[in-house]
Amino acid sequence: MIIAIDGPAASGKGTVARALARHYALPYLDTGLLYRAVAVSLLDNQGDSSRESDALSACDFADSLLSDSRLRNEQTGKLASEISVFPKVRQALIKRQRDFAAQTGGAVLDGRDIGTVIVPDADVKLFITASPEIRAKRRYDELVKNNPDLTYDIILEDIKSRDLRDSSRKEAPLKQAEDADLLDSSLLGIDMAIERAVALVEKQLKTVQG
Ligand SMILES: Nc1ncnc2c1ncn2[C@@H]1O[C@H](COP(=O)(O)OP(=O)(O)OP(=O)(O)O)[C@@H](O)[C@H]1O
Ligand SMILES: Nc1ccn([C@@H]2O[C@H](COP(=O)(O)O)[C@@H](O)[C@H]2O)c(=O)n1
Repeated sequence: MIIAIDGPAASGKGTVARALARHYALPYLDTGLLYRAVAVSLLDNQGDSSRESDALSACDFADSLLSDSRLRNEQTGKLASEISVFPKVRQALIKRQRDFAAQTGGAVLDGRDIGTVIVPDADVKLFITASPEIRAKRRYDELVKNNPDLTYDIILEDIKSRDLRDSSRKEAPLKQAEDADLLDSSLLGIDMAIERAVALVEKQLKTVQG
């Protein structure tokens, strides 16, 4: 079974995707990490983020970069969003994501274009969202422990500009697939959001199995 989960930054899609992966004993891939790794690799190469050719060279990163702590910070998220507009960068990362999805038994993947581009024939598709203000609060609470200079307003601004860039780009924009169920977690705690997600997966599986 392949479960495709999409949604905007800090919507809680990773939290739900990890829980579904545990629930159904499936491997999980956070595809945002791949774009974040390209961003950090670009910085390490002293590349120019406005040049597609520099960003493409940065796609050739070592797997060990995926566990680099720099991937988690907000500047990296912003740079990842900037380089993810380049068609050649998206193309360079497709095979890795599709190979992961195609493994025996299936997988859970989350990102921006999983249900629309990477695995459009996924068995289950969810689009997870929450208001920008709620997402900013959650991300602020998560990051402020390691970065006391961070402010809620900076995070909210970043989230809004990332939403706009991710959903308005030409190549594989962030959008809900027509056959995805919407899960708005704005007013849900983590446990309730996971419970709703499991219910939606079960509903979609019943529809597929007739
Ligand atoms: N329903 C929820 N209620 C409260 N907090 C939540 C909820 N879902 C997730 N969170 C928290 O919000 C933060 C962002 O969640 P998460 O990392 O799952 O989002 P994401 O969509 O995968 O983010 P990104 O793709 O931008 O990395 C985390 O600190 C997580 O613990
Ligand atoms: N399938 C995807 C996943 C991510 N992106 C871009 O990467 C940025 C960082 O992603 P996070 O999920 O870690 O926040 C994101 O803002 C997207 O621009 C993507 O394009 N496609």
